[in-house]
Amino acid sequence: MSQAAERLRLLSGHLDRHAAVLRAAPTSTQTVTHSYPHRFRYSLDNSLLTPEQRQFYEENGFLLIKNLVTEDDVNKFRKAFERICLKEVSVPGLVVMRDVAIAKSEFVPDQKAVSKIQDFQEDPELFRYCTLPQILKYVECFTGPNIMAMHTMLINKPPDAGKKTSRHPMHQDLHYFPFRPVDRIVCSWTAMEKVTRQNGCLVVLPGTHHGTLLVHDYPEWEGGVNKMYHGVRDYDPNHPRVHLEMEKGDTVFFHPLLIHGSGMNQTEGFRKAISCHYASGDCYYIDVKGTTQENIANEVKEIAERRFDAGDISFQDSWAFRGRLVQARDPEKQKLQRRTLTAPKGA
Ligand SMILES: CCCCCCCCCCCCCC(=O)SCCNC(=O)CCNC(=O)[C@H](O)C(C)(C)COP(=O)(O)OP(=O)(O)OC[C@H]1O[C@@H](n2cnc3c(N)ncnc32)[C@H](O)[C@@H]1OP(=O)(O)O
Ligand SMILES: Nc1ncnc2c1ncn2[C@@H]1O[C@H](COP(=O)(O)OP(=O)(O)OP(=O)(O)O)[C@@H](O)[C@H]1O
Ligand SMILES: O=C(O)CCC(=O)C(=O)O
Ligand SMILES: [Fe+2]
Ligand SMILES: [Mg+2]
Repeated sequence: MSQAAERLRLLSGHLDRHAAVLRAAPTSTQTVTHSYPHRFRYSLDNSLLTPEQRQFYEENGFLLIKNLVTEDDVNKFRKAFERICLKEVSVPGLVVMRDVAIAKSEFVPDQKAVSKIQDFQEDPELFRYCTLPQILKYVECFTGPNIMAMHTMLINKPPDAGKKTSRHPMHQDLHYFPFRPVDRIVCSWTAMEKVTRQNGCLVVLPGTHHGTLLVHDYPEWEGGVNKMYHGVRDYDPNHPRVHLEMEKGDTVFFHPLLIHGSGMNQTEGFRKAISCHYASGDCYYIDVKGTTQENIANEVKEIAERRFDAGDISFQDSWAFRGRLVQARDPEKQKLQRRTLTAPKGA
């Protein structure tokens, strides 16, 4: 067995112990229909949301819940992040990103230069965020009772280095996801400190989740753009924008088609937030070939193959590695089926 094949085998064996992943796509996704009660499309019947909250999500594509994560938990997540930055712990599969402006400068003040970590599913303390009961209660209103944590991030938006690279262009998260149905996916994003327009809070275009997935590409920004920070090519610049200013522990849940971004961090501090994208365990993978997602699929594939030194990792596989089951109505009866891994070249 080649070295690459062996790595992939170890990796998938490792993951077998952890969780099931989304089912493979039905052969024809066209034939899959999902019917929703006429009035509600984006949320499921539940006893948690008030009628006003449910209606708000249906209309706007996001819902802000104040003070959902305790100060104590947020402090623990900050500590866990700090230990990763200080290299006191090393977490398998973790991706550490530096801001493009800082990465290219000569002076890199070590731990301070980290702008984002992704894929912390193997860090027990940080991953605890994705399993917090008070978060899952809300998530269930959108995904249903079988819940996969598909993507994890801790964003440490740096003070802008003067090139506006700390901005995150307006985008729809669905651009990155080869699974559906879209309405059974939701993001939770928790402020780890007070976030304001000044330090680059989230900016959303309410109601844009009613639209379709738009073409995304790198924005033409003079100061440079961070790797994979694609933005929506054309969105209505006159669409009303809402700046989501939040207190530490406040959490916003939002739909993967909601157009959002974040502005420059014009303060001296690093603006921190922790987030997880959840999907129903009943979701399935789709092939994005020939769709607007092909550009990001190729980038992810390239990075994944480099990272694992493996020959052929599909876009879907790169997601199957990361997904973790966090809640199931009846785990024993879960039919979640591992997606078959593509055999690496030369295996
Ligand atoms: C499994 C794979 C992951 C898939 C992720 C799915 C995303 C899903 C998201 C879901 C929704 C969320 C939406 C989202 O969040 S989208 C954002 C998600 N972004 C990523 O996942 C990026 C992951 N990062 C990496 O792969 C590496 O850190 C990169 C490749 C960026 C650097 O690699 P490495 O650390 O090894 O660096 P190096 O020292 O060898 O430098 C190599 C070159 O790269 C330059 N450089 C350095 N930093 C950056 C930067 N930030 N932007 C641009 N370029 C950068 C550097 O100057 C040098 O250039 P040059 O001097 O040669 O010209
Ligand atoms: N030229 C641009 N093209 C595309 N998106 C942009 C552009 N400028 C800003 N954005 C995006 O708009 C959102 C808000 O960013 P920005 O930092 O400009 O905040 P702002 O709301 O305009 O506040 P301020 O007036 O304080 O600058 C972010 O998602 C940012 O990435
Ligand atoms: O700046 C932020 O925290 C938002 C980032 C974001 O939307 C994303 O990574 O998908
Ligand atoms: Fe996003
Ligand atoms: Mg502006």
